[in-house]
Amino acid sequence: MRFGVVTLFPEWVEQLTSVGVLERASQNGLISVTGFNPRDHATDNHRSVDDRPFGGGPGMLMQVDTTEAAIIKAREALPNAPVVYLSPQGRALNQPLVQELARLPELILLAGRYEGIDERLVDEHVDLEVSLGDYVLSGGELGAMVLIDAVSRMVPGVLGDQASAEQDSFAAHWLDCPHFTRPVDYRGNTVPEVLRSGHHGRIEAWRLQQSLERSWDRRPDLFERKRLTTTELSMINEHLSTLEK
Ligand SMILES: COc1ccccc1CNc1ccc(C(N)=O)cn1
Repeated sequence: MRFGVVTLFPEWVEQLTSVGVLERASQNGLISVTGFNPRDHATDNHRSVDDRPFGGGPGMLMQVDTTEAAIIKAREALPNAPVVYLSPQGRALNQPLVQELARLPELILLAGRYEGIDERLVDEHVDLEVSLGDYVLSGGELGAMVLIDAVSRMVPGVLGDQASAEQDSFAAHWLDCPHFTRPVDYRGNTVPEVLRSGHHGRIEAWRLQQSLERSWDRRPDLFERKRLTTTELSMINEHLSTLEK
């Protein structure tokens, strides 16, 4: 999967493929990240890339012509890519949207700086606005990098063990279960017996039970729009009966 990022800091976002899982994926040709810098299209001798907002008010906006020139360059390089604009006004990024985006062969991410971009550029070039959450950052680059990481994990072959992509808790909608590794006894706290039983059926059931209990205790909102299986229902009822005691 090919990612294009329109950003004033291309060297920063291109660092994504120099560490860890994404480095290997990039070396294996499974993903690529290319920056497109509006500053490369600046013509004035100050190479300015921002401009003043009509109507006054604090802050600047990204300049229309240099930003659009970079978007056009990105669209020429990635002709089949939808353009995703990272902004606090966007659709909340979640695992279902990540999985939707992972089906694309290429994607262009527009990382705004300052107070964002001119609305006419959004109307002309943006296919989807996406928000990481309800907070304001200095730019869209961190959002672009988070999105690239989450989407890349869904690209076949990027994660050594494809099962771990599916098992990721949000891939299965619930919060993740607790995890344990050596030593068996850590400061008097031991690993739950079931995980060392070698009984995979019981281990899987224990993990689902733990995920459900954590989800119930920490994120009850996850139960609002989810239909539970009979197994999940009985596990939650068991948990509730222990809470009521
Ligand atoms: C004032 O900044 C902007 C205003 C408008 C657009 C982009 C920016 C760049 N900053 C961003 C970007 C995304 C998110 C998010 N929540 O996804 C947070 N901040």
